[in-house]
Amino acid sequence: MSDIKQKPLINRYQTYDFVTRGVIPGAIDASHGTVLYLDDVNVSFDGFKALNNLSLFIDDGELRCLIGPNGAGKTTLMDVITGKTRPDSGSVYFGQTLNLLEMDEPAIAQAGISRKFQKPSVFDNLTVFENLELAMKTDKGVWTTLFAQLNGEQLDNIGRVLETIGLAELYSQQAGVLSHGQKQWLEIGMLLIQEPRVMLVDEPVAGMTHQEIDKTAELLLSLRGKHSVVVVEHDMEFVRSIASKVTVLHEGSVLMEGTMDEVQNDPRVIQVYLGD
Ligand SMILES: Nc1ncnc2c1ncn2[C@@H]1O[C@H](COP(=O)(O)OP(=O)(O)OP(=O)(O)O)[C@@H](O)[C@H]1O
Repeated sequence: MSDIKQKPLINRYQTYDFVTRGVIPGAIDASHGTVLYLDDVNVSFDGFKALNNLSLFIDDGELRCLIGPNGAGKTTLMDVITGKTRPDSGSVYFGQTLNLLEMDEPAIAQAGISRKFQKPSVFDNLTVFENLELAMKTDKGVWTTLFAQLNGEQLDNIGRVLETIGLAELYSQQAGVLSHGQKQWLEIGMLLIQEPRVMLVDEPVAGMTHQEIDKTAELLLSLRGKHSVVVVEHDMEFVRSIASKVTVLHEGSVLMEGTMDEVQNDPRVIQVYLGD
């Protein structure tokens, strides 16, 4: 057993530890600048092509926006990256060496790819601090976690995340009394506390006030360089405020990529998405 722990089983998996079922920290190879590679990915549901020869590359540390009309394949794409949906063909790599198609959902999450769904799912009866504490140690039960002593480093981590999400002053508030926007930031914090390399964020500003939208833009922009963040969003004003690069999906393929100005002035994009 200890032998296995020390030696990677096969070269191809050298970043993956089968004993802990996790990736050795820092072992994602993004030395070429790309952290996620999707190449020629196809997904069919009963003959309907939800993803159609889709290729997409996400740079290490970039903030990318993904837009497209309803049914374009945005959710399916997220499902493929996180292991929820298996493509019929194509390849999906995390860094240069980690084949995500050979890993299950928990292993992919543990390897450093986190996902935030549209609706916040914080624990209303716990405080802001306790929600973060719980998210830090997902492998333990609620009560074990809340009664275990935090060490200095863990406390520092929670403090840093509280500052990043702008909830430091509300750390002892019950999450149930937070506004919708604050709950969304807390949930982003619950991802951040696990130090993901890649974060997939689904419609973060739906239902937010203008002020909350502005603060969310600031928060996501502050993550650049530290995490790669892929944001799926329909709110074009918000996308403009955060995006340096926008990918437009249409009928399961990438229609175009570019700056928001390039995208908004592209006749194909105007026809399929922005026209009305
Ligand atoms: N499990 C499934 N079974 C059958 N069809 C599905 C399934 N999941 C998605 N689809 C279909 O695949 C297509 C792509 O759906 P997907 O949810 O990925 O689009 P989307 O871009 O996320 O749309 P929206 O903006 O409305 O969320 C849609 O036509 C959808 O009906």
